[in-house]
Order: sequence, then structure tokens, then C-alpha cells
Amino acid sequence: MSIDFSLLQPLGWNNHFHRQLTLEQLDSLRPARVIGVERDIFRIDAGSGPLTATLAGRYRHQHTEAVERPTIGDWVLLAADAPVIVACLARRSLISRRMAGSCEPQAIAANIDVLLIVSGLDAEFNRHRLERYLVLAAQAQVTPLVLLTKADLCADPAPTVTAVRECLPAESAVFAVAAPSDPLMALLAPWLGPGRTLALAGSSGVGKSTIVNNLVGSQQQATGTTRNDAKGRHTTTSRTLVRLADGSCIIDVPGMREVGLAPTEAGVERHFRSVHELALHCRFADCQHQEEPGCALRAALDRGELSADEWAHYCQLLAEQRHNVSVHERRRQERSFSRMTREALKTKRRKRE
Ligand SMILES: Nc1nc2c(ncn2[C@@H]2O[C@H](COP(=O)(O)OP(=O)(O)OP(=O)(O)O)[C@@H](O)[C@H]2O)c(=O)[nH]1
Ligand SMILES: [Zn+2]
Repeated sequence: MSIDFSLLQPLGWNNHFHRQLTLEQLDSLRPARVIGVERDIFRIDAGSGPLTATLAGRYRHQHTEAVERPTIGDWVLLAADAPVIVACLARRSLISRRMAGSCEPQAIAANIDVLLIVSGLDAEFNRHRLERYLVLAAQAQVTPLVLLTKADLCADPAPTVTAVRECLPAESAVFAVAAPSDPLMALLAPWLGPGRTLALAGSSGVGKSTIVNNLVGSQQQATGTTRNDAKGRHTTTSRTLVRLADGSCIIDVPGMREVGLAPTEAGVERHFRSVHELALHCRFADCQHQEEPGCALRAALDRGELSADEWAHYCQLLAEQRHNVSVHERRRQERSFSRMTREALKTKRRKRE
């Protein structure tokens, strides 16, 4: 079987994935990108348009953690003779968060280049929420961009734009736009291009589907009328990957009610890099930066070199991530212990028989 890789490149296929294929796999399996997920049903594209696929029972059995299951944007391998996913290729990047109601990591979108964080100028700017999204982007090591929608409904977007810019890393940018009408394709051109993938994230009703429609130039995604309370109606119910005319891919993630941080400290450390570097000088490695002796952050606060706001945000997000890491680690150990016990019992039984 020969694979036409020129059909896969516009979907984001590149050397990172190519290098992972063995000769045997090249001969017998077909790569495809996951372009939609609805529970256990996967929409995939192997270069010739959308298909529906399921996950092989063996894969399901071997990969029990939610984050190991294919997510939107993943590159998977299909069996030669049926639309069955038998493997998922190592990801270039992964946007993940803590699953609601647990400390398990949940994959949101894979193999992303840019996280487009969307926030509406019709609601009060929530710096804390933005910082959470920025931590998700830092964790995945993807460039964050902020689109402030509904500029047409806001008398003066400038103060919010300034407040957002203060939180952003240098390579990032913020724009205030009227999502239905502004020329977004031209605005985002520096971050778009063949094989690049952008994921949209933001609360329900902020205008993510409107942005996708604007970029696609058609009504591909249904948009709902927002409730008066600016809370949104969760019109988008599943995640979809849409291909743009210029060769980029864009993923619309349904509005997140909760942006829980995934169980790893890397995101907070990367996003608050300068604060983190200061914290490396604290006397205790597990310093909470509150009342401990020898705390470098408290000292910087006293000297006026660190703002109280930044210190508070850093401490809160770090404490949350450390908590998630420890709960997740405990669960993992419990699971591996019970697996070991089960295996031991099985072996004993087999011996007896
Ligand atoms: N005036 C104005 N309305 C907008 C703008 N952006 C979005 N809207 C409107 O806001 C409503 C919600 O927009 P959607 O694009 O459906 O929001 P969403 O973020 O996709 O929402 P979910 O699918 O629930 O996640 C729609 O009625 C849009 O027309 C904007 O910049 N200006
Ligand atoms: Zn400290």
C-alpha cells in the first residue's frame, strides 16, 4: 500500500510524524488526522476527506488514561482494511487541562502551533481566567494570541488591551475585533500558513464559532444568539478541525466552564518565568512563598521588585498545580498497585491450575 504524503501535508503532516513510522507500518497502516471527536466516535481525514473511525479494542485496553486516548488534532494510524485506529503518534504539543471533578489530565487539542484565547469585551475582563489560559499555552509550549471580540459593543477597548498585553509573553499579541466583520484572515496571517494549526479557546458565547466562520468565509459552524447575561449558551458541543483556504487548520473547542490546570508544574513555571527564577532562590524547595524564612519572593515584594498581584497569582496557580500533581501521583500509584495485585493473583491462580 502506498501513502500519498502530499495529501497529508496540508493537514499538518511533517517530519516529526514521518520519523515515527516504521517500515512495517508504512507498508500496512494509513496515517490520518483526527478532525472531530464525539465520545468514542472519531472523525478522521486521511487526505481524501472526512471518515468515521473507531478505536481498536487492543488500544483501548492498553491505554487506560484519558490523556492517552486520541484527541482532536492527533495523528493516528488506521488499520489497512478498516477505519479502526490502532496507534496514536507522539504529539508535537498538547493543550490539556484537569478533568472537571478529578485531578486527571484531559487532552483538549493536540499538535497545535498557536492557542487563540478569545474573550468578549462585553463582559468584565477577568485577568485570572486569562492567566489560566496562558498557563495552558505555556505548558504546551505553544504561542498564545488573544482576540478580544465584541469591540463594536465596547466604548473603549484600549484599557483592556493594555491590561491583557501586560500578561502576555513577548512573542504574543492581542487584538480587539468585531468578530463577524473584521478581516481576521489578514490580521492573523503572520501566525497562519500551510500545515499550521490554531486552536480557539474561551468561555461559551465569546465568539469562537463566529471567528471560525469569518476565517472560513461561510457559515460552517452554527452560531447562537448570546443570552443577555453574557454567559453564552454552549452552542458548540463537539470539537472540530476545519481547514482554511490558505492551508492552515483551525480547531474550535467548546466553551470551557472551568479551566482547571493539568497536573504538571511546568505551565506555571514557564508562564511566570521571572517569578519562578526568583523562587529558585527560596531557602526551601517546596516554599509556599507565604511566611517561610528565606523566601526570595517575600524579599522581592518588600524591595518593591515584585508586584503583590503577580505574587498572589503565581502562588495561587502554583498551589493549585502542586495539589493536582500530588493527587494525580497518588491515584497513579494506587492504580499501579492494584494492577500489580491483580497480576500477582492471576499468576498464583494459573500456577495452582
Ligand atoms: N456584536 C458582536 N457580536 C458578536 C461578536 N462575536 C460574536 N458575536 C455574537 O455572539 C454570539 C455568540 O457567538 P459564538 O461565535 O456562537 O460564540 P462561541 O464562543 O462559539 O460559543 P460556544 O459555541 O457556546 O462556545 C453570536 O450571536 C455572535 O453573533 C462581535 O465581535 N461583535
Ligand atoms: Zn518562597
